[in-house]
Amino acid sequence: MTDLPVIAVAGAAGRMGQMLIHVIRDSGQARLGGLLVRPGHDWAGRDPGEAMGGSALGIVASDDPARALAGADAVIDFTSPDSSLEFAALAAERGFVHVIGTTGFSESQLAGLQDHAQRAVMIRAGNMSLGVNLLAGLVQRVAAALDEDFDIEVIEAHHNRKVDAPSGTALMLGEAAAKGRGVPLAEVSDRARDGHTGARRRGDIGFAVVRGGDIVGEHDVMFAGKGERLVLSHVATDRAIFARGALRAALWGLGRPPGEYDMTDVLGL
Ligand SMILES: NC(=O)C1=CN([C@@H]2O[C@H](COP(=O)(O)OP(=O)(O)OC[C@H]3O[C@@H](n4cnc5c(N)ncnc54)[C@H](OP(=O)(O)O)[C@@H]3O)[C@@H](O)[C@H]2O)C=CC1
Ligand SMILES: O=C(O)C1=N[C@H](C(=O)O)C[C@H](O)C1
Repeated sequence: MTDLPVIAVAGAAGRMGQMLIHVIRDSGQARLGGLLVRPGHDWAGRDPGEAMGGSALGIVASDDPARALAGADAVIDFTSPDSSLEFAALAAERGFVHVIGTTGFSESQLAGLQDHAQRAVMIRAGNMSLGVNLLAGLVQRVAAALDEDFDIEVIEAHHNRKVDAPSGTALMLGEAAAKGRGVPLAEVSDRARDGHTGARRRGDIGFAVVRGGDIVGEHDVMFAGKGERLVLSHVATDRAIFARGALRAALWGLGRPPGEYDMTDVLGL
């Protein structure tokens, strides 16, 4: 028990944080370490087991990153872009493996993460599930096989509490499609359609966003041609798929050289 790696959870009170607590505890592969919550959160200074509807965890949550993450071999972080950047700096200083599931980073925040990853193992993916990472490979292959007579559209749907759009997964799938086509996504991405937009530009990769209810995460990549459409889809029905992927990433990262990795590295895809 004691020689199991210690994994801390940043954003422990969130939807993914609570799922991670269950998945890590039940895994038998790691020991749940610190639980970091947002400054001033009412879990700070308390064992959150009962608040989660179960028995005590034997761990007191903290809103102090230095304290909550002390002694962790790896930290799994599903929080917000600003917070993940802060924890990446701490990972670079302390040397823990940093698994980042957070989405919605700006280009300058991504550059900041890249900088910190020179000094620690950072594994980041807009989607930690096996299915979506396999889907990205398929999207790349199909995009490479079909020419621009096929319009590519990425359609995503999520719950009504999601704060970023398009989703990290949609952007990942858009990147895969652009890679298949051999073009930078930034040059062909069409993310804003409203009003008199004019006709679709040939070769663009479009994004459409749905928000509602408790949808866990659904993604379609449509290749729309003349007389036929090909649609590749992934539907998540349980957040445990992301948490299991993140735990697998944390364990994979232990002992690796510093650098930025993603789930294709972890899954060997
Ligand atoms: N890569 C993947 O596979 C997946 C990625 N995600 C991404 O993960 C992120 C979180 O998603 P989700 O769990 O649904 O969101 P939630 O809002 O439910 O959880 C985020 C948690 O982080 C907390 N938090 C924010 N800032 C800090 C901080 N500085 N220190 C400690 N805790 C902090 C929030 O606290 P409070 O609410 O009190 O502010 C909240 O409890 C999103 O970016 C989402 O897109 C989600 C699922 C899968
Ligand atoms: O916020 C979410 O919930 C999810 N976020 C990720 C994303 O932005 O793609 C992954 C998953 O779809 C759930």
